[in-house]
Amino acid sequence: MRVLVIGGAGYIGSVAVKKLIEQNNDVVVLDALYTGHRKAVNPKAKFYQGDIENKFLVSQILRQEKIEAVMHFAAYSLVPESVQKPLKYYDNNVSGMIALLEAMKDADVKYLVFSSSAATYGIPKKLPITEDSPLNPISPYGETKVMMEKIMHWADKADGIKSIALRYFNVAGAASDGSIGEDHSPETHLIPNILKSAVSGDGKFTIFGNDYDTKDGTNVRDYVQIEDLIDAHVLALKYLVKTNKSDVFNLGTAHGYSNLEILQAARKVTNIEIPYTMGPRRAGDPDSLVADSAKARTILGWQPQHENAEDVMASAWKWHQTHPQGYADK
Ligand SMILES: O=c1ccn([C@@H]2O[C@H](COP(=O)(O)OP(=O)(O)O[C@H]3O[C@H](CO)[C@@H](O)[C@H](O)[C@H]3O)[C@@H](O)[C@H]2O)c(=O)[nH]1
Repeated sequence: MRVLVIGGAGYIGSVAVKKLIEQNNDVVVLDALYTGHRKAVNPKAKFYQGDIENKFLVSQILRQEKIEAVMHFAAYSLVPESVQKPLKYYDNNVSGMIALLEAMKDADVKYLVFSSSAATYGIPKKLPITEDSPLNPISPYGETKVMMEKIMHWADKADGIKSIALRYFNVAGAASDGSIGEDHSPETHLIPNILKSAVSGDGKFTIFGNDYDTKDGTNVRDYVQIEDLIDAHVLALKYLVKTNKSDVFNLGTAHGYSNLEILQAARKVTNIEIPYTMGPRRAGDPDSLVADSAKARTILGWQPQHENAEDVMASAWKWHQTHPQGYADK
């Protein structure tokens, strides 16, 4: 297929580009390069620099490149930043989705695979979380993802644009050939922050809160390895084209690990005694997010290969050891 990957130079998008190319798709990337990850642009994909909100540019690319399907990875995704800068999130995420769907309508492109989030559920009433659990986000970020899903729903009804929303739990790890890893700026994610501290030995790692209603008081999350996550995207695209039906799937492993358990896994994998400070809670963090991913496994035939935290950690550690400064090194 001819696929446009928007946000294809980001952490998750660049792994999608790599996998789509490996599976003989023709891939075009559109990325604003706000993160400066020019080195993550795959040389085998045709590249356009630009913003998803530029619907004229998007529409032109869709027509010119005869695109058949779009994967959208171009939303802002940091929970704490969204609490501090909500307007930035509503503007980029919601306006970006509207512009993209308008461009797709204009260019008559019918298929969209979208990165949604477990942050749409807010504080779940029961675990693990199924796709029909109520959507009650507690951060502006989570709320933008709910709004984006709703916009997709109505664009399907009115314009026949079929979409799959993949609600990610916590994505982590690196590409198995060591080419792509996690490097945000500023870095706010748990596993990269632990491993950066392991590499630098700065002793500055902090856990945000130990007074949550969880097994050890720290937040519980479900860590899905990035290549497993992208396998689900490829399966979702095939399913969408085959069934011509919009749908939503959780992507997680169904195993929940507390922040302290993740630190333990890092200590075991790295063999480094990573010191930490126990800090106050961070705004926008639900106690526990653990996926029921039976729907993706049954309907899409998804089989994540990394089922435990140490596997995911080992994949992340390989990249952090070889890229102590992230993408700035190479
Ligand atoms: O230095 C750090 C960084 C994070 N945490 C904690 O680690 C947990 C995980 O945080 P983080 O890695 O920032 O991920 P989340 O905030 O859970 O959000 C991720 O996972 C969500 C789904 O669960 C996605 O929607 C988001 O896009 C993605 O950033 C939370 O309890 C944080 O408070 C720390 O204790 N110390």
